[in-house]
Amino acid sequence: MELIIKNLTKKYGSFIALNHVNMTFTPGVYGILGANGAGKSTLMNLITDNLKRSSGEILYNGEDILKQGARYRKKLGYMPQQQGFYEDFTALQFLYYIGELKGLNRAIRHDQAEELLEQVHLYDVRHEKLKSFSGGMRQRVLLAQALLGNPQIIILDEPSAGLDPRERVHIRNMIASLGRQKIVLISTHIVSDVECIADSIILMKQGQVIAQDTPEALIHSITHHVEEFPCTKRSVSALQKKYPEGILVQRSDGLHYRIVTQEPITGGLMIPADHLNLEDVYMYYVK
Ligand SMILES: Nc1ncnc2c1ncn2[C@@H]1O[C@H](COP(=O)(O)OP(=O)(O)OP(=O)(O)O)[C@@H](O)[C@H]1O
Repeated sequence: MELIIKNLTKKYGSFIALNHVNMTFTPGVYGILGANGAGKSTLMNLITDNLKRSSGEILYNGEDILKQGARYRKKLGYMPQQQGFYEDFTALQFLYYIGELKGLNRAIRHDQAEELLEQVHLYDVRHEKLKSFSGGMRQRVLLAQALLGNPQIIILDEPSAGLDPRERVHIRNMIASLGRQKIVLISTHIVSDVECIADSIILMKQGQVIAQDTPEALIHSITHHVEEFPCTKRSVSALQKKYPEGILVQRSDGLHYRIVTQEPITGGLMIPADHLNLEDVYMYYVK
């Protein structure tokens, strides 16, 4: 199974939101990271065939998705960012309804709806109306509906927004196991959504892919660009003035001010590679 994006460009009028993007996806979890406006949603909407591209190709198993039409859309599961809900539906009714839209027969959609609500820990409240659900519960309903029909390509837009820490871990594990057999794309600007589960990270900026690799390789690539300055709560303000994008971290030996620099490090303590993380990678490439 392979999804290939070739020279994909999307213009809104004269504004280029996506600029000659190339990507290849096989089963696995892909984290697409970028600041607001980087082009992530535009990319997702082109892959889900909700938006008309300006030029380029999107090939699923060698054939353009536009030629495959409904055949392709049946292979897709899409979890959008939270939006209008069917407030008077129960969770189960909502999943039955989406299953019907996806063309699943009654028996399958009933079985899958119950099973998926169980998987996202909402089985006990399956008969309750969505209007009574919290943000995190709604998020899990949206994930469950995306998985109806056993899609091969799963597209998740900020899947863990609003989840409490326990559910976040559970959903993350669920997504990681989906990635063993399916193509899972997660679009987010929240690094923690993907840091432990992505096989590959794609960093986007102003409509272009600026880096793509495994999390390990990306972390390795910034080894000489992260440094820390030991400080106190008092002395930190001078550092904050000099490096406004740094962060304060608490270590066993006291406070440190951590910065990510484009230049090789400038006099602070170099951080060993095993203490670097994807947040640093994001700061280095995207900021
Ligand atoms: N319908 C539209 N008309 C004009 N410009 C648009 C339209 N949709 C998006 N854009 C612009 O295209 C760029 C990319 O937007 P997009 O929503 O794809 O970014 P994003 O990475 O998903 O951002 P976010 O993290 O905020 O969701 C932005 O500059 C946005 O203003």
